[in-house]
Amino acid sequence: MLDVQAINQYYGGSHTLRGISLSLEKGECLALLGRNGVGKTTLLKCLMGVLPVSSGSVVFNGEDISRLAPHERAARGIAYVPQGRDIFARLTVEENILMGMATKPAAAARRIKGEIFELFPVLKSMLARRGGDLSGGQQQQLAIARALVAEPKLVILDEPTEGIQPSIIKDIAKVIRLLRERGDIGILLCEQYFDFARELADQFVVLSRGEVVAAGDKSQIDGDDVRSHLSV
Ligand SMILES: Nc1ncnc2c1ncn2[C@@H]1O[C@H](COP(=O)(O)OP(=O)(O)OP(=O)(O)O)[C@@H](O)[C@H]1O
Repeated sequence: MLDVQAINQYYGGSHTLRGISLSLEKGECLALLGRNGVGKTTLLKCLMGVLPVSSGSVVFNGEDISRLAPHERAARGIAYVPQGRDIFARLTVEENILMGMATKPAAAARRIKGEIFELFPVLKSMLARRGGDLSGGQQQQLAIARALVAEPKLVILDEPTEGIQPSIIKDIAKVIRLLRERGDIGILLCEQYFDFARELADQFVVLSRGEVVAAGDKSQIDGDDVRSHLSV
């Protein structure tokens, strides 16, 4: 469903992404791993169209989307949960979730389906709370819920465990596992922690200094090798 070929990107004179390729099938979870600053977020922004690429292509479900604007990519079924979550602090939880449906055509369609609260029971009791009053973990769950109500075909999660307490990390892992088991959605999970990703992903791509330094599926990937690229 997602085929990324030889992406290069520069911030001014700094060559940040160096010929990155990866592909992801429907129903799969791909973990994009790497330390701080290796270019993970930059790559995700290039996939979403928030940043332009200098060369290379992004093909989604057979269509070259490399030159499309972010909203056009979203309309094709790509949802992005940014690092830091970007919750609307002054809007309620319910309003934040409804924002995820902004591209849905009829106002009548803008009802939050019950399955969202099955995935995130904590949000149901907090619908009237302001997003900014939630804990970091609750905000992370809200950001994922907001992405899912758009009914995406591909969901991109940028470091969903960053700064989150362990009990909520487990809840987030459960949600990712459930989404994966559905089989109709692709998941691109960006992480610094191999142990979290290892439980969830089918495929692994490891970045270092803007380059792919290891890649493979669950059976091929060498945990020690991956960890050596992640430890400081
Ligand atoms: N807007 C920008 N202008 C110039 N350089 C940038 C910009 N954003 C990021 N960089 C640099 O590009 C490199 C890759 O950053 P990026 O945020 O993609 O890394 P990352 O792997 O996602 O790390 P993190 O986990 O900290 O987000 C870093 O060296 C960073 O300092």
